Amino acid sequence: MGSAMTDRPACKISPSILSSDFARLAEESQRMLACGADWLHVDVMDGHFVPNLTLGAPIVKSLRKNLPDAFLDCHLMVSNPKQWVPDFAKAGASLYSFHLECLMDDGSSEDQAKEVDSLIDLIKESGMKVGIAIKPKTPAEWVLRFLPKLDMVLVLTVEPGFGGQKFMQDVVGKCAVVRAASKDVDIQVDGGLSPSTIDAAAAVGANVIVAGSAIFGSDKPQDVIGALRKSVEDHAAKQ
Ligand SMILES: O=C(CO)[C@H](O)[C@H](O)COP(=O)(O)O
Ligand SMILES: [Fe+2]
Repeated sequence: MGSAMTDRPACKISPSILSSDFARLAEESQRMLACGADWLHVDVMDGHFVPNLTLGAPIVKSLRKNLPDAFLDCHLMVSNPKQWVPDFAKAGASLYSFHLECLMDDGSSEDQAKEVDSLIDLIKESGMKVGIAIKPKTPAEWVLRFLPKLDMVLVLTVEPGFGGQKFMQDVVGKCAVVRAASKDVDIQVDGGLSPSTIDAAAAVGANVIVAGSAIFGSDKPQDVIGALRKSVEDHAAKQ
């Protein structure tokens, strides 16, 4: 659904719980929602697709139990995204974003595109929203053929694997390519977003903003969330 004054889909701020105190996950998540967060970003890493291990479906299940109404925005940095669809659906994930690179190393391969299509269908049939994530070196053009079936495109603005990395400004232009092809799809940016980097992403059509270290590292997370939202809404109003 678009925001009141623009055609662009509504702004959503999605704090990455990767930067929270994992021993107090439910409280930290509640705190973010109370500070104005729209979604909670859940970074799932398998130690294979990326050189780090985080959490899996059992933690999502616990979060869902504690936060029955929260939108759990799950970013799957795993080598075999198909394997985890049933577990995450059962656990209560709201959105399942998988990496295109797991299934595609050639943007013109029809066989690879069929695999991607069938994974999209599986995720939707399981009752979750679906997103495709792309690493910094993956061309935005590769996702365009899938847009009619997608809820979201996730543009990584760091190499995936760790929080607290530097925002890669040269990558963010990919949002403009996706936004030119769809007014309606959610475009998420993830990695190194803060009040000082947000304008570059908001200016090219991003409307779902992930931030981990900038929000959890602040003693006024509500101000950081407010500043991110203001930038997105101001740029959307100019379109
Ligand atoms: O997907 C991710 C890393 O792979 C994280 O969501 C991302 O890095 C958020 O953390 P920060 O805002 O600190 O960069
Ligand atoms: Fe992420």
